[in-house]
Amino acid sequence: EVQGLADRFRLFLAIIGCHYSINSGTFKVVFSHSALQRIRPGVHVWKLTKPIVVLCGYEVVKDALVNHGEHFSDRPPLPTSDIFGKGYASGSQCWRQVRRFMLSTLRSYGMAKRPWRMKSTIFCSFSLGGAFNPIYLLGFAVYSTISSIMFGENLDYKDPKLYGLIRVTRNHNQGMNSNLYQICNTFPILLHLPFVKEKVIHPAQEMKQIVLQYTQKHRESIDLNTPRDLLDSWLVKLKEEESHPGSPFNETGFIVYISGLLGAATDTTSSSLTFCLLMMAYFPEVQERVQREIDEVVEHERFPEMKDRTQLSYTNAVIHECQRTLDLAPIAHYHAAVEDIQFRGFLIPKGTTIIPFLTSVLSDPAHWKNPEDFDPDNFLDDEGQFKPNPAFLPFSAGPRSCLGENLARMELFLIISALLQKFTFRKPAGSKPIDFNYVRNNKITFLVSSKVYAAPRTVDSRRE
Ligand code: HEM
Repeated sequence: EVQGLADRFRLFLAIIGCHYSINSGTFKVVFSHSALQRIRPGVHVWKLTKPIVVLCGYEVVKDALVNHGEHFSDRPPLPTSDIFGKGYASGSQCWRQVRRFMLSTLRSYGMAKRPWRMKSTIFCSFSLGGAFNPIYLLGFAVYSTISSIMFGENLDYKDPKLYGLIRVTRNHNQGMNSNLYQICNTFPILLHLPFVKEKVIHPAQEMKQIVLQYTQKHRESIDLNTPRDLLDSWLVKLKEEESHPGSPFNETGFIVYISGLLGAATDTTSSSLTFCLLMMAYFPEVQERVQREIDEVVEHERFPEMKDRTQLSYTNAVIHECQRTLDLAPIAHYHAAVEDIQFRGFLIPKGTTIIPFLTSVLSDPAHWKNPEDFDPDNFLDDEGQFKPNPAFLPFSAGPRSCLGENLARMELFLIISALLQKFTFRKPAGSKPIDFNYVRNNKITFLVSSKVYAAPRTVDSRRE
């Protein structure tokens, strides 16, 4: 009910011209989920106080973000973030340089380059017995991975430092989605009120403190010729660029980018992992087939690795279908037109906010057989081999698509396949069958409040 009230409030804000308050909840108040899926593919112009363009259906979203990607690659200004300097998500034109740099450093230090091990403590925690919500344990795995890539730290799941990182990042992410932020983005004058400004900037300040602490430590031990992690690479870049005025690689920019990356990389992935495990508990026959496949392909003494993915077609299809059903970022991030552009019969003025409605792509009936159902066959050909589907765009598409897509896909594959190799997940006795309509409309509640049992798989149970 509280969520419903918040969604209605956001709709009210949207009607009075507060387009920052539009989120999937706002769409939900106006249309039911099934009505949402029937929204005609095309370009929809919402004339609130300022027109907003909503792109619907695979063909249109792809046309805008890929074929006309450069024209729609800007971001609208975001006053609450811009307090800290033009960041990665705001309309600053430096994004291209920073993005290229981030992608190459992620490649250098990402999971593909660091041997990644499922830490034994997470397995012990899964084995404790009793029904539990896996989002916290999976959060440890994700935060520990990103902290190793960014800060070179291999934090154990019991390390208080990891808890600190999780608390601060979650507060930061929750703040960004709060109603207060939306109101301030619409009426930035409110940011001149000291108590409002303090409330808005507090979570980002905490994040900044953590990044500054890591930076201080790195500066004390860095060898500029052999950077050890993503933060070291930034410090090397800052040194190289210090004589270039106007470079985006400066002291203020770097804190914003590092904090933004931390925020973007964590709860997105842990929510997706949690959803996969919950689906396995609700669809035991799918889980069984995944486990059979893993047992056939991967020797039981080792965990599945990326090289196994081509042989684990069904497992791969199931993970894709979980992501499609979860539809984690229904309206991606807002884009903005870089210049006046003629697009599909509309003249879209420079600066217009563009919303790529990813839900309409992930459930576009022209591309999915039964968009409303959970069906891994959506990603399998007649021989049972994995078959990519072009309308699978949970990470969006084009020059501003998700920067961490490869890392997130690796995490999903490695963690889910390792967990299913070692455990069977079951829903608590007496749970009702899953109601997708409820799940779609109450994703957060479903993710944080559903429970599962994890039964360890023995070698014998694997042979059965
Ligand atoms: C399952 C996990 C994830 C999902 C579903 C997801 C989804 C998305 C989506 C839909 C966007 C908006 C793209 C657009 O505006 O068109 C985005 C942007 C972004 N994501 Fe992710 N993401 C995930 C994980 C990650 C990870 C692991 C990282 C970092 C390592 C990351 C970093 C970013 C960044 C930096 C942006 C902004 C890109 C830009 O403005 O150019 N994301 N993500």
